[in-house]
Amino acid sequence: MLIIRGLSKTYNNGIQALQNVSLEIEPGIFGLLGPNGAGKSSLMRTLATLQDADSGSVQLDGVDLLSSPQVARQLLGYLPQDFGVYPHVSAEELLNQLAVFKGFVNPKERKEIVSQQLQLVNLYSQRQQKLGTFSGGMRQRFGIAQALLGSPKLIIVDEPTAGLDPTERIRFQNLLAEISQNRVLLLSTHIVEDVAELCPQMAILNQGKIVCSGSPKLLTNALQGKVWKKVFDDFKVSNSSDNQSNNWGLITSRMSRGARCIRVLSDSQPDAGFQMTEPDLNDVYFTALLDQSQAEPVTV
Ligand SMILES: Nc1ncnc2c1ncn2[C@@H]1O[C@H](COP(=O)(O)OP(=O)(O)OP(=O)(O)O)[C@@H](O)[C@H]1O
Repeated sequence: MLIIRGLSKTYNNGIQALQNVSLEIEPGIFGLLGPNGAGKSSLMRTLATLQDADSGSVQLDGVDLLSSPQVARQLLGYLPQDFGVYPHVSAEELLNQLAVFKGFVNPKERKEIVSQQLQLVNLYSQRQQKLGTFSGGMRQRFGIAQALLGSPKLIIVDEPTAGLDPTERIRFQNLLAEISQNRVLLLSTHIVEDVAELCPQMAILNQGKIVCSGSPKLLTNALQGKVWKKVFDDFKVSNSSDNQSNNWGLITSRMSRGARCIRVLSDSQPDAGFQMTEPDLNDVYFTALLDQSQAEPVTV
């Protein structure tokens, strides 16, 4: 289990990227959602022991990761947001070299491990191909292969599906699900659907603070009976109604097939034009970001 307590980080430019972040994370995929600049990568880099926190602690199965970074690095694998590769080196060569850094000194054992990882991520037949010729999806799968070296108990994956086409995205999601058995896999993303499809547990980070955490299903159920939808055929009417919809607790206002559809949060029907609708994780996400006034994060 991964236990994060009171993690805070302020950069030299005065930006408070993390403010008293606390989370308890069980094995399986944990989704960390948040808008651009929320502090997701700052949290990922801190957990990966690549930057120091100002205060707080992180324990993985009883090991304090921040005070023993050398030990921590044996326990974790990390796929950063901008995973750079050497373009003129083959997948097999680079993975072999990274395995050396990870402490696999026996060449026979190393060759076996490298082959296993390449098979797992479905890149074995392209193992001699130069990394510079890999597609985005192949590169991300290679990133997972290197993160898995040494069978880490914690895998940190920072915004891995951005830029992947639908086929590669599904392939990558399946890979994450497969490798998350018996270990903590922390998935940082701003794609709500990735979390809805993959994660039994999640948190939303905004302006460095956890604003909500729990099971996506329970967080969504908590909005049952409170989300109302109205479709405006006339764009002008809908524009002028936006001001009014702010009074109703506007969640989203979006154009769909030439009409504007608004979703609002309300304990009762705002007016006769609204229909109650099934809440989804997007409603949870936008509601959590709107509700900055809450002193305590919502935990379900
Ligand atoms: N090395 C740094 N020095 C100073 N400020 C930083 C540094 N890294 C990040 N920040 C700032 O800290 C805040 C959080 O950034 P961070 O990259 O952690 O957010 P994020 O949620 O990962 O964003 P994105 O989704 O856009 O990648 C931002 O305001 C960012 O500008």
